[in-house]
Amino acid sequence: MTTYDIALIGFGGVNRTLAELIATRGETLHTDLGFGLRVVAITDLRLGSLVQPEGIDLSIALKLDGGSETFAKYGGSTDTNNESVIRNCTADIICEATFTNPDDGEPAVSHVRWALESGKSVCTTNKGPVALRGAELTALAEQNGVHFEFEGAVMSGTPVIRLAKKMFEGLKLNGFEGILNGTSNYVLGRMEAGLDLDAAIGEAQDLGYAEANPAADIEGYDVQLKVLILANELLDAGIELKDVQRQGISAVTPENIRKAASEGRRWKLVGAARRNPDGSVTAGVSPVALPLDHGLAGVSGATNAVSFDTDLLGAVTVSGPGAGRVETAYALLSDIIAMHAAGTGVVANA
Ligand SMILES: NC(=O)c1ccc[n+]([C@@H]2O[C@H](COP(=O)([O-])OP(=O)(O)OC[C@H]3O[C@@H](n4cnc5c(N)ncnc54)[C@H](O)[C@@H]3O)[C@@H](O)[C@H]2O)c1
Ligand SMILES: N[C@@H](CCO)C(=O)O
Repeated sequence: MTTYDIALIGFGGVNRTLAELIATRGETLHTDLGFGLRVVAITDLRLGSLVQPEGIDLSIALKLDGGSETFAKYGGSTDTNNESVIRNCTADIICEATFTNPDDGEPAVSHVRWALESGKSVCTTNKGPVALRGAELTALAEQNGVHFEFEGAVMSGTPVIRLAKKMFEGLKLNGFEGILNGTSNYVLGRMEAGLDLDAAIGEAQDLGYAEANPAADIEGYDVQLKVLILANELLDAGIELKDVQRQGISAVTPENIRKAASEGRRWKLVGAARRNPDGSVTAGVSPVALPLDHGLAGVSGATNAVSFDTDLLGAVTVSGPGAGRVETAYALLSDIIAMHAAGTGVVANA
């Protein structure tokens, strides 16, 4: 039986849910996918670190919820020891799901770099390393003959990046526009239903959609990173964060929302990029009061959608969950499935 040993860096909503999936569906995964998964290391700011090459008992790890107990009680450490764990543990694959840092991507950029340098493949849902250091880390993965996969960085588990790369071959992509943040879309919907901004954000936090600092969602930083990822990965734009104009939804008032509704419009936070006639790419994120018959106006809750403008097919739209713990844990699983299918660069235990 092929078994991939994995390390979970960050043990919050997403990686904890991946651990739950492994604990509850391990056998099915093996039957359905042809490989098993074994967690050999976990690190988290609140829990410290635990490394057990023979496999961690996930029922114990999942009981730790950030209270007073740490991994030290189970033979681990109160420190994360991220560099040492990532470089020296026996994992084949590092699953990076720590906080997204929209300024410089750290410390996740270092986590990914340490893993790739030590010959381990990486899957991540963290937007920072992908948006801000994507090209460099992809090159590092290639140099080391391993994988760097990041489907969950945009639209959680809904296939967008791999789908477009694999299925749009032969098409010319002129641009895209989409709803790329589950929290702000959920919040706008709840405000339309009469909630105030803070109460709506609180609900999105409880549902596991929001960033650790929800201002990243509300002020458009999260969409800015996602637009940057899609523009560089799919349009080969070669742009930087400063090239993506950003405006969030904090200035959209209940009065704006009522007025738009009376005019047959609905506020949405729209991220977009377009190729100009000279080949350059213009990209940005801003709130827009869309007419109700616009394709994105009916996308509600934490659902996201992105519409690609192609030369031969016209608009091709992908819609699905944009956030959520289970949906995003699935993205990591889909990355591992892609690595397994590619066959090279990830060496499992026989
Ligand atoms: N939740 C979603 O819907 C979703 C969707 C797509 C992408 N993401 C991204 O996935 C990542 C994880 O999301 P989440 O919802 O699990 O967040 P979370 O806040 O629930 O968990 C993050 C965990 O990482 C830990 N952590 C932070 N810095 C660390 C460090 N240096 N070393 C070790 N542990 C560290 C924290 O203690 C926390 O437990 C984030 O980058 C987020 O942007 C989340
Ligand atoms: N906070 C993000 C998570 C997914 O990247 C959102 O609400 O869309």
